Amino acid sequence: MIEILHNKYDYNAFECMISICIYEGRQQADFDPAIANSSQNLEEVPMSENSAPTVAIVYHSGYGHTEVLAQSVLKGAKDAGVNAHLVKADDENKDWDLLEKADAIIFGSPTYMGSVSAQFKTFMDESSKVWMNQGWKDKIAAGFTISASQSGDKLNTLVQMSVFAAQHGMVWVGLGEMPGNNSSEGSAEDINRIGSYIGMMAQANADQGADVTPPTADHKTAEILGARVANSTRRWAA
Ligand SMILES: Cc1cc2nc3c(=O)[nH]c(=O)nc-3n(C[C@H](O)[C@H](O)[C@H](O)COP(=O)(O)O)c2cc1C
Repeated sequence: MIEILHNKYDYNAFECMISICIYEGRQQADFDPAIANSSQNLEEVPMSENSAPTVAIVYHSGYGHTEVLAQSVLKGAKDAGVNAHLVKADDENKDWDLLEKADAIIFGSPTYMGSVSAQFKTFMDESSKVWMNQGWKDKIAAGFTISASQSGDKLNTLVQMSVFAAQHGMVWVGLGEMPGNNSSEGSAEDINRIGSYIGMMAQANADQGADVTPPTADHKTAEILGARVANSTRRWAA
């Protein structure tokens, strides 16, 4: 496996290596992001920063939990070798130009009352001006959400985002991970511990701040989403 890793041109082998780590035991400890996302390996890939695809992560966060997740998605994407940027959905001066030029847009919102937050929905409605001309058509799209309950109706939030992406003519990419924490040998340390396919789900205890929760497993899963979108976009844009 080490030999595979050192084959710096083989992205498929690189992704395969991550998958093998995850499937063997499904424990977070088995997934070594220091190796899997090593920018040292990726820096050797013959690709200039400017020619790499661009991924934008548009998110809203009321109390910081979605924001720290967005940072993990950003890390995963950057470590996978693309240009990546955070955009606050509720920023009145947000960079619509960046979104227009991006090859992929990842949507992030907390689940509030079983759906995206009002601020994120405002962003969705604002984007109708882009929708008129299908300005985001054929860009890659993906989504992540967080809530206090294990379910908390997070699925509805991700479905909302995927329908939104479809209206824009975007190409939706799911998480691409088998569910964790669903067997006698599983644990809350597992990657994809909430067991979502359509996008990335995280859970944050309602009585703790974003410096404590969501737990590390969710941050690692968020990194995987960022890397998956980065690698999918690279293939799509080729
Ligand atoms: C207005 C509001 C509505 C919420 N609705 C839900 C919900 O439907 N399901 C759930 O599990 N948690 C719900 N929560 C908890 C949040 O999803 C959770 O605290 C999340 O981590 C907040 O993310 P943020 O810090 O990025 O705003 C709600 C919180 C607020 C403030």
